[in-house]
Order: sequence, then structure tokens, then C-alpha cells
Amino acid sequence: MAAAAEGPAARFEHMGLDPRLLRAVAELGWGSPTSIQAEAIPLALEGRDLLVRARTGSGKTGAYGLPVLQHLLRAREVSGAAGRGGRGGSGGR
Ligand SMILES: Nc1ncnc2c1ncn2[C@@H]1O[C@H](COP(=O)(O)OP(=O)(O)OP(=O)(O)O)[C@@H](O)[C@H]1O
Repeated sequence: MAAAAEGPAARFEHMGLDPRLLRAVAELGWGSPTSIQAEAIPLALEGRDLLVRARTGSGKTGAYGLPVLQHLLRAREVSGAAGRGGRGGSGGR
């Protein structure tokens, strides 16, 4: 298991993650982010481009996977709203 990050800000709940992702993280038993996750996830959620290097097993997959999933969830919500006329359109072709 990857080593957890330390510090008061090092909590998944404080990163602005979607509640569904927070639930998934809890189900995985990830109590707190690893150091690389604590550093990378907030920046990725801001939309920053990142080049990250950390040792094997340090939690890099979650560090990029959670922001990618959040982006997909948000994109689906936006396109769903557009499909229902959220952009003032006819809802389709
Ligand atoms: N925040 C966390 N808390 C507890 N365990 C975690 C956390 N993040 C990841 N893990 C677990 O740590 C292990 C290693 O994580 P992961 O495979 O994401 O690391 P990695 O840096 O991507 O590894 P690699 O360099 O091999 O690709 C996995 O079993 C994963 O489920």
C-alpha cells in the first residue's frame, strides 16, 4: 500500500472531488491521499498540465485517474444539460 501524505490539507475531502469519487475512494479503503496525490490532484483539478514523477507504488494511478474521472463526470453533466435544452437548443438534430 502507498504511504499516506501528512498535513491538515492532505485529505481527499478537501480537494473538491465529486462525491461519487469520494465514495469510491472510501470503498477502496484509501483513508488519505499519498504525497503525490495530495500534490497533483488539486493542480490537475484546476486544469493544469502536469508532468509527474514518483516511485513505483506511490499512487500515481490515482493521482491522474481521479482528476480524469472528475473531468469525464463534469463533461457528461454538461452534455446532458445541453441535450435537455440546457443551452437553449432543440435538444438534438
Ligand atoms: N491514497 C491511497 N491510500 C491507500 N492506498 C493507496 C492510495 N493510493 C493508491 N493506493 C494503493 O497503493 C498501491 C499502489 O498504487 P498505484 O498502483 O496507483 O501506484 P503507481 O505509482 O501508479 O505504481 P506504478 O509506478 O507501479 O504504476 C495500489 O494497491 C493502490 O490501490
